[in-house]
Amino acid sequence: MGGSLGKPVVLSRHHRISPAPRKKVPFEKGFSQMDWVRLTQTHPDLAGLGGQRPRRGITMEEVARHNTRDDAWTVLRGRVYNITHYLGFHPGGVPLLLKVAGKDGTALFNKHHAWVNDDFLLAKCLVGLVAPPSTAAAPAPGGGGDHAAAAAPVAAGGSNSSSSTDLQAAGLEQQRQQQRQQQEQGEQEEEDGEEQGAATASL
Ligand code: HEM
Repeated sequence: MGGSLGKPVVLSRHHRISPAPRKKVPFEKGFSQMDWVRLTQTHPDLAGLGGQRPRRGITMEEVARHNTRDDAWTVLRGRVYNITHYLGFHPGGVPLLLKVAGKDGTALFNKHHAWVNDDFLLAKCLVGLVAPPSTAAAPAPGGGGDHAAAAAPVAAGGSNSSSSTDLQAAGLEQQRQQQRQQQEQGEQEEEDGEEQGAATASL
């Protein structure tokens, strides 16, 4: 492709097509996407679960409390991720990623790069599933502290070595497929003109 090096493609003396400007931030040494993938394989607890399993029923109130550089959660298609450790690795820069800290980041994520495979990149950062809006406001049985009250464990009776598997068994796959289909339909309309090919296939 003529425009892959960022130079204008000269069609004739009077017509030039410039590639869309990239907003990628140059990574600091040790913060490439490969470095991140390596970290996901070696860091004991990127999600900050401290040995707990990913949970279901995490409220947006709880997500909203994790909105700082040192403690950042976000929600992508119903999944709650602890992105604290990923911040420095984000090719779009820390400030942009911090915009979705403590919030549902799905719309902004899709707006900038719906092609990015967050399931893969953030698999080890999964905190759990966000509560559906209807149940999010429901009072937790038994009272207790506000932190864990509304969040039920994701899996009941599973083996304690397979938290992610438990999540999938809990119907997550179905939910993801539906969301993917919707997302793909949306992308077709939204992404026209964007460079979809240069995806994370290289990651
Ligand atoms: C946890 C969520 C996110 C993940 C895992 C993520 C991951 C990535 C990855 C892998 C790239 C490189 C894409 C490529 O080379 O094609 C990227 C680039 C980028 N991201 Fe994100 N991102 C996230 C959220 C966001 C948000 C919320 C924003 C905006 C508010 C954003 C803005 C950008 C921008 C502007 C780029 C540079 C795109 C370009 O090359 O022009 N990202 N991100």
